[in-house]
Amino acid sequence: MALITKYFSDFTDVQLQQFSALEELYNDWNSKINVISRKDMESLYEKHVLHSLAIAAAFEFKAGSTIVDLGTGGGFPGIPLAIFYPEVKFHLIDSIGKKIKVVDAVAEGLGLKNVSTRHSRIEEVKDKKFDFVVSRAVAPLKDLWKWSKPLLKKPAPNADTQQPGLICLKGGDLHTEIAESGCRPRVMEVYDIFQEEYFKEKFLLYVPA
Ligand SMILES: C[S@@+](CC[C@H](N)C(=O)[O-])C[C@H]1O[C@@H](n2cnc3c(N)ncnc32)[C@H](O)[C@@H]1O
Repeated sequence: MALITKYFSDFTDVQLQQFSALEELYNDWNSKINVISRKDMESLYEKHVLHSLAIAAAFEFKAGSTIVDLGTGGGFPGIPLAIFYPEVKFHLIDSIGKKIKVVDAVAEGLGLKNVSTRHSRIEEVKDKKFDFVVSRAVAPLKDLWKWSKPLLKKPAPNADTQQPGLICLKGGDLHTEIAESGCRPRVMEVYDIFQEEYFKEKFLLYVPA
């Protein structure tokens, strides 16, 4: 938890309570339905919460905007972002029902009113458009972009806000993956944002619509 406040201040008491409640909620749910490895649970705040918040450090989501978390798994990056941005609406989607069950329980336990969930493959979502798609560790950029493109709102001409797009967290050597994707993402190194060793060779990619 100290890791979060090391990099971010200005949280309300409610947000601080929500961040600190994550550990107990995930410990509890993970013992019933395993969604986070035991090893990763020991560094929940670094490997999951802070990593997710790299998106909040690099992008400012406007109040009222809508974000879909593609392949949220146990709720990352969607849940930490929903705590960070209480005025932004987050839709968390995963193709595995038991993971969505955990996400629902965690969102309810935290009292998050800005989170909705859906148990489905992203390709089946046809009825909604979003300002941003966020995603961590789900699929090659080529697929993420193919799935995200039809879900993104049209960029507003001359808008002073960030253009809608795909924001994803990825690790390792991305040269081939980016070349095969056919798109030209802006690439940021997470280690430039958070100076923990874990974030070396972890990247944040942004593909505007
Ligand atoms: C490695 S896990 C990552 C989970 C989470 N994003 C995280 O970083 O902890 C990948 C998740 O993506 C989901 N997934 C993969 N392809 C998907 C698709 N086309 N639509 C919805 N979910 C998908 C899987 O069910 C799985 O839960």
